[in-house]
Amino acid sequence: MSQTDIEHIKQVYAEADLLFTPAEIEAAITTMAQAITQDMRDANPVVFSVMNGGLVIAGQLLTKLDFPLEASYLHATRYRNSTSGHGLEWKVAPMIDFKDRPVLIIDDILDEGHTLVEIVEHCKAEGAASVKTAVLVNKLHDRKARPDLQADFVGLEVIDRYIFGFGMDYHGYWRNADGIYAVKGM
Ligand SMILES: O=P(O)(O)OC[C@H]1O[C@H](OP(=O)(O)OP(=O)(O)O)[C@H](O)[C@@H]1O
Ligand SMILES: Nc1nc2[nH]cnc2c(=O)[nH]1
Repeated sequence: MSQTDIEHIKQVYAEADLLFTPAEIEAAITTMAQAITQDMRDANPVVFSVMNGGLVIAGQLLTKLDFPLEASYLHATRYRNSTSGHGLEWKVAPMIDFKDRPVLIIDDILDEGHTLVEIVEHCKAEGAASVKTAVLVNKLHDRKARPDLQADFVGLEVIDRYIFGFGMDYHGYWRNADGIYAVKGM
């Protein structure tokens, strides 16, 4: 990336609208963790974080799940560091055996939901006893892959804009932003 592009990346951050503060996100993750614990504390689940976006939420959520589980990751991408989605590309399939075990998938965002639908179907086809999903944010619009599509555990509801921060990127940048921001004009 050239120096000019880095200036653009900095400008996007400077001009973005803060939608959720770090404190609001922390509170939402704590509430999610309580709901997941209530539901899965005796289930002995395998928990997969979806890379890359799930990195930050998973890191924080996992430390609040105080019961036995196995944690691993999978890597699937649909946006490939751009701001519009394409077909899902599997980069790393799940590596822990989860046959006949409950599975929990953790991701940053449920937008149109094609990503989560395909991951859930993959885990079911590979023999998971059940598959639940946890997302930090659900984006509100009527373009879901299925009209009734919902995650089992949702931290925050977000307006229909392109967002970044807390694992979510703007052209590969600002996953490290401590807060959830909407790009100006998007
Ligand atoms: O609900 P959808 O419309 O399918 O979009 C949601 C997915 O998009 C993002 O991943 P992305 O493909 O950008 O890859 P990344 O995790 O590397 O950012 C995000 O992390 C979700 O996995
Ligand atoms: N960073 C980011 N990734 C997404 N993937 C699907 N929707 C979004 C979004 O609004 N922001």
